[in-house]
Amino acid sequence: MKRIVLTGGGTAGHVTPNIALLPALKREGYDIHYIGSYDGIEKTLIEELDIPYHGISSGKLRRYFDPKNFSDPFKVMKGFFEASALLKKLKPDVIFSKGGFVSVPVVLAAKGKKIPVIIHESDMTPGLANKISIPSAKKVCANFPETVKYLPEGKAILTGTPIRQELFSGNKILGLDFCGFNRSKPVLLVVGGSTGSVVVNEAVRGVLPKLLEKFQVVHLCGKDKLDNKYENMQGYIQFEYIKKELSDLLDAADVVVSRAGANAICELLALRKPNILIPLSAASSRGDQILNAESFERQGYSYVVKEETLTPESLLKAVETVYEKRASYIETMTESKLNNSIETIIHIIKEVSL
Ligand SMILES: CC(=O)N[C@H]1[C@@H](OP(=O)(O)OP(=O)(O)OC[C@H]2O[C@@H](n3ccc(=O)[nH]c3=O)[C@H](O)[C@@H]2O)O[C@H](CO)[C@@H](O)[C@@H]1O
Repeated sequence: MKRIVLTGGGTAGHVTPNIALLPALKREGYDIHYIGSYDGIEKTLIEELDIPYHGISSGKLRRYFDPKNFSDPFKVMKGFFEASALLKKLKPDVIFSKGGFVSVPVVLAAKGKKIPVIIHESDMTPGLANKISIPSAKKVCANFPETVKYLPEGKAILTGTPIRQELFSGNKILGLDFCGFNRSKPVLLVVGGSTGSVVVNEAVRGVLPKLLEKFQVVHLCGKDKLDNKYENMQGYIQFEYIKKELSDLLDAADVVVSRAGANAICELLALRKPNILIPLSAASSRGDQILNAESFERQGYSYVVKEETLTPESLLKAVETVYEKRASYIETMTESKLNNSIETIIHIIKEVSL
């Protein structure tokens, strides 16, 4: 039996594509293990799926000053030795890395042991963790065609992003019931990425009474970002993070307001959900979400509101516009030639682990 180690974490966007591959990997008979950090979101999400989970120390590598820059490199080194020991014990045939800082020591340790590594890059330009890891990889899967030019020739393969299949079998009625919503008013789903977004939360809450005249609003606002001021507001419900009911909420949603994380937007496209994207600003990131959002806007899949112009009023206008033009957004999204990236990636994994 072939053994695969999956790695990736820090935020859910570095874990959900790995989760999407699990059913196909099981079908192909792989013995699956996961290496993540001791306490990251990957631990919670993977352990409940009954996949053997192995924790290592993880530190963030930054391009800016932070007092933790003195301690984090030691954590990365510790993570490297822990990952080496784990790989010596597990002897996997292949590693699949979805990136995030925890994946760096795993990939570097795999290189030392000559275990083939496949990396997946969801964003248009590779993040720092993947940049460090790419020289050690045999293949690099890309989500956007534009990414291929940033990757070494011979390693890059355009695959798209693996999407959890359960998201396609949501049930609108279950979603409405889960929120305690009625059947008559349209539903606006707000998602501030897997960690929630203060900027998005403030804009939505700033215009709630107006939004609630036309919509029922389900708000995934992120860990520790619930606001009990709004607890008993008719037609508004907030959650920190949703796991298995997400498919039902997406099916119930007529319009979605979302950050422009690569997985989130690919899911919205695959599900043909009219959407407004609010990309994370260049001031607080490397600008990957802006590129993701601009690409989707160019192709007619999304309406983009940049943080610089985001106000409760501009958000309301965007939601009303997209709701009005929802049929045309759905039509354009339906024309998109999405590949089933799960099968393509499984094929690459099988080839590399021969
Ligand atoms: C702040 C940050 O670093 N953001 C990055 C992070 O975003 P982030 O971790 O938010 O990743 P994405 O938006 O790509 O994906 C979020 C995932 O979480 C899921 N989800 C979300 C909320 C919820 O309640 N339940 C749930 O299951 C979504 O369905 C999706 O599968 O990784 C992405 C992929 O590399 C990048 O594009 C983002 O720039």
